[in-house]
Amino acid sequence: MTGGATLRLLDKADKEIAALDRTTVEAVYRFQRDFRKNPGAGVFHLRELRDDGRLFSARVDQDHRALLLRLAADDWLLVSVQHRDRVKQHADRLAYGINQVTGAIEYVDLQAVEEDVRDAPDAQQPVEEPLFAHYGAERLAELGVAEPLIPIVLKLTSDDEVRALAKYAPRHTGEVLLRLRDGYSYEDVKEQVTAPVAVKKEDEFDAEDWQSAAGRSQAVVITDDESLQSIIEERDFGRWKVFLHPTQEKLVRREYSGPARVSGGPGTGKTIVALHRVKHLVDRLGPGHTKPVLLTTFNKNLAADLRARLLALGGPETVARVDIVHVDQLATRVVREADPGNAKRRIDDSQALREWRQLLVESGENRWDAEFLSDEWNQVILGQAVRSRSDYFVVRRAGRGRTLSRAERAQVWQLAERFTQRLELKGLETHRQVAERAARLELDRKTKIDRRQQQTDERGGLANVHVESGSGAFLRYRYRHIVVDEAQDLSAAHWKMLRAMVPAGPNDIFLVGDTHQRIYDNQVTLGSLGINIRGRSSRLTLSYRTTWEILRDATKVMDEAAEADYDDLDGGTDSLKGYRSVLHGRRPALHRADSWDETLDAIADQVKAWHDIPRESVAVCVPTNDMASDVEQRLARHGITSTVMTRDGLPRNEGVHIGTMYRFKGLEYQRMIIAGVSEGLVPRSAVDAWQRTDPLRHRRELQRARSLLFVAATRARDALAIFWHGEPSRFLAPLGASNRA
Ligand SMILES: Nc1ncnc2c1ncn2[C@@H]1O[C@H](COP(=O)(O)OP(=O)(O)OP(=O)(O)O)[C@@H](O)[C@H]1O
Repeated sequence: MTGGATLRLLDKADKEIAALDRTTVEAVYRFQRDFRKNPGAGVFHLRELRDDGRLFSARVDQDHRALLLRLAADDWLLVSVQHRDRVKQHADRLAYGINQVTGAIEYVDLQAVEEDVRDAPDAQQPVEEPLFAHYGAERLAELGVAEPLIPIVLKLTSDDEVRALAKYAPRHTGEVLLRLRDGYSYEDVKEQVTAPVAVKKEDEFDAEDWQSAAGRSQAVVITDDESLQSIIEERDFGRWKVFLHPTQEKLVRREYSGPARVSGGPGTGKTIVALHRVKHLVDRLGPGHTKPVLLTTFNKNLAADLRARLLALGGPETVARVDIVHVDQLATRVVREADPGNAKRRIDDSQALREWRQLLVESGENRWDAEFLSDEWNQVILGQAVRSRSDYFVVRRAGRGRTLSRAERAQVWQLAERFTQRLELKGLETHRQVAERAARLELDRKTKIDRRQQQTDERGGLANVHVESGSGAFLRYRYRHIVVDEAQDLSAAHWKMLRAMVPAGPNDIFLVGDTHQRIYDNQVTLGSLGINIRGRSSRLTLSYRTTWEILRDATKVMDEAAEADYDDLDGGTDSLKGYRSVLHGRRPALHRADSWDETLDAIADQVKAWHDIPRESVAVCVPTNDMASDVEQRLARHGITSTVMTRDGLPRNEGVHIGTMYRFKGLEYQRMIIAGVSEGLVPRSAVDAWQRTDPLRHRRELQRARSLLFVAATRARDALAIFWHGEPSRFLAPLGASNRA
């Protein structure tokens, strides 16, 4: 054999390599480089371990051997790197094959599994009832459990043994067993874990076609000298770039006939999928210097994060073809383009609410409260683009709770006019106003483009068109593809603008989001905004971020709320069904304090106790800005550096990160503290005032407060500590928080 070869790496082999000593890891880097050039080189002592022509060993250094599956003549899959003595002693215990359910290649070192299971803490205990025996071998195989492991699986008796096995087992086997252990029924596991990755009946596969099987496996082609190195060196940070879960992979590569939506609980990799999707779309573009792909999200910090991650994933060539901008900035750009002299200052919803309050105080108006008016203005007047008093008299106010008489509508309209005049005079403009204007401008632009296109078609091509300046002849749609992250928080105006920016057609809009994490009051029905996602919606369920224990408690916070309260962005409902994690850790800790002052010291103590990780990996989340300042000051008193997050992100990435719950959207930390989770603060006391006067609004506000806590809790990777003082928040009741403790 001479000439080059394809070398792939199977998921989990990277972890095994990363655990080797430095010298051996360096030897593996050299090995992959040389092996790709010429697998037949004598230095490798390539040796067939079975006589099926599939499993081979190759020399990495004096003591180590690479184990490789030969997929085709010049196509190899690296499955393990082991000490040569182990290979010699246990070669007959290496099992490999194509899983009959998932169609993916699996490799298991049965010796390593047995040793680890035997060493599991509980394995020494007297034998209890085996956990999975009652399913029987056949049914476990039907779930896709790796067949060589089934005899061991049938004997497992404790959680520690299950986890020990999951560490070495093929990924899907681990997912199935852990889910069964979580108490889910056989049928549920089949539906939620197996079905999404099973090869469909109609797509029968050739059990001997190992190259196609590699395409269904979590395996990555090692393309250059750096690629293996970056997987190994960047550890968990680097893995998302190469090892997509099969359910994620499918969404990235699928051909969609129109707009598509991906939902899923926190940490299921929606952002990762969005990033890979962008790369996939860019890879299919012809060469060019334009930016035909838009990647957008809710705020500035998240957009900056997307840019950094896309750069890590696709390099500067990918980023060069993508416009990465947060949605309000995009709207601002559109409005500026139409009105370059506009120098108004942008304000957000909370600043606008303050303006409403001042307006009411200054005008001595006490029939209406500022929050109601602000919502009415945002959701009805701006949200539905109501331009005149007569339109306002007839507009539908669905979902707004209390009804308004004609006389009341006249009052509200008058106040809304005064409010806009006030903003005008002060040189202010809300993001919602800008979004609404941008949507209108983009719709006009789209109408011009379509009209011109129609004329061109009618006249038989561009050559015959008489070009009028400003008529739209030079206009083009701004983008070919739009990808949206954090979709649950975009408003109707944002969607209208985005819809008008891309021609309707295959792969036009791809959006990811989770309505359980909606923390701004923007409920939309995409279908009515021209974005038809019917039949193109999918859900991710496996969390890569949070441990099972954190996820379970966070989900309990949501459980209390009726499932039906969470929409699917299109008039239906969404759920967290099947949401799971294969990571394990400690249960979130609940701490009661007598006062906020006492909590502040307790926070400092908790941060000190977490001295084993960098301060930047710890975050403290609180309900209000004032409380964030309190935490910063108290930590400083304890000699702990910290940084408070602002609307524009972190002033500096130094020390513990502190912020209000809103600021943590889309972020993640190794360990989190959520403090001040007390009645009156979470939800804030004003919310209950709606209970009698506007029950619908009351319900919405509670839902939003619940979602905020849910978002905050699910930012934690492996540890979460929750503090309250006074009465614990009602949302903590399902977690067992009470003052009687
Ligand atoms: N296939 C994967 N392999 C390894 N890590 C992954 C994979 N998919 C996601 N992750 C990791 O899981 C974490 C969460 O991913 P991501 O931020 O995409 O989730 P999300 O669904 O967008 O979360 P949220 O809704 O909470 O914002 C990240 O640290 C990411 O790197």
